Amino acid sequence: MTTIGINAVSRWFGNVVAVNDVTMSIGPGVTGLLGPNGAGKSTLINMMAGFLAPSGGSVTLDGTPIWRNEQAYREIGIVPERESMYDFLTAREFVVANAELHGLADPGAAAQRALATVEMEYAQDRRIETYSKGMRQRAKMASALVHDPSVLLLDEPFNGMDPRQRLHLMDLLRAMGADGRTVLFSSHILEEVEQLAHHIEVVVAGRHAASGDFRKIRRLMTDRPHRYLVRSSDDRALASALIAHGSTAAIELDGTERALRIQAVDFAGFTAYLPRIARDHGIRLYAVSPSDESLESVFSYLVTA
Ligand SMILES: Nc1ncnc2c1ncn2[C@@H]1O[C@H](COP(=O)(O)OP(=O)(O)OP(=O)(O)O)[C@@H](O)[C@H]1O
Repeated sequence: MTTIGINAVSRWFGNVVAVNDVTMSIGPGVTGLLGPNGAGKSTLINMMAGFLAPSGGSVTLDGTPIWRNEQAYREIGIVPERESMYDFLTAREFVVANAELHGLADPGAAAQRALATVEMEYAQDRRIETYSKGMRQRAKMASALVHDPSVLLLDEPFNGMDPRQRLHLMDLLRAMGADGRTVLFSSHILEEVEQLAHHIEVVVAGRHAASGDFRKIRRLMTDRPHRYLVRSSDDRALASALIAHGSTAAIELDGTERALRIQAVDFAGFTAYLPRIARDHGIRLYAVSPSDESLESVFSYLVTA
């Protein structure tokens, strides 16, 4: 049972604050680290892996600081985001080299075990440069697992994978979590995290925005005020019917777009009552599109919630 503690951690690069006073605790099982691009996920993962020192606060493994702690490195495996690998090596050579760096007694056997875990034995003697993105990801994974770590950190592991590879990796991570390992993966895609992790940590612009059960946080995200662009057969009549209904926060007639800009109070309510109101007033709906669905806006809502 291994727990990573992130205690009032900040990290800055020059005058860029990448991580700002974050406190969280990552225990056994699978945890999703969710946040838009540039939120600070990689910086956090690099500090958990012992690649980067925090500028303030401490990152610990079962209470002991990770930075410059050789013992902690033996417990941690990391699958970094970057693509570059030693492409001229075969996967087997690459994984064996990592086993040797860890000083394992039998690097060959350890590499074989790790390559079998990720089902890469069939291609282990081919050079990495001939691999697909998913195969490269699995080679990186084998290298991260070669010393049988109790913590596995993965930075955007699903990037560029096709659906089949994605499912395969998800199964593998689930199995590792069920096995009692502490598995943390980062992603900027909500659905990806939803499929794999019950527990999530959300970071936005370097700050810790939310923590806990995925469903609860998802509800927070979907219950936030939503903005829509709506086109109909009679925008004015629809606007007045919506105002009379009383559950719409704001409506604007957009002359140039020839549409209504509507701010709804909640997502589920609006999508239920809009078609009803239109039907009751004999108005036809031509288009209903969310106008603030960027992840950035969803996450920003969480930060101010
Ligand atoms: N070595 C560095 N030097 C300068 N700025 C950096 C460095 N590493 C990260 N940053 C900055 O810190 C912020 C957080 O970056 P980070 O890579 O941790 O975010 P991220 O959530 O992993 O994003 P992405 O999903 O795009 O990789 C960004 O503004 C980034 O430009």
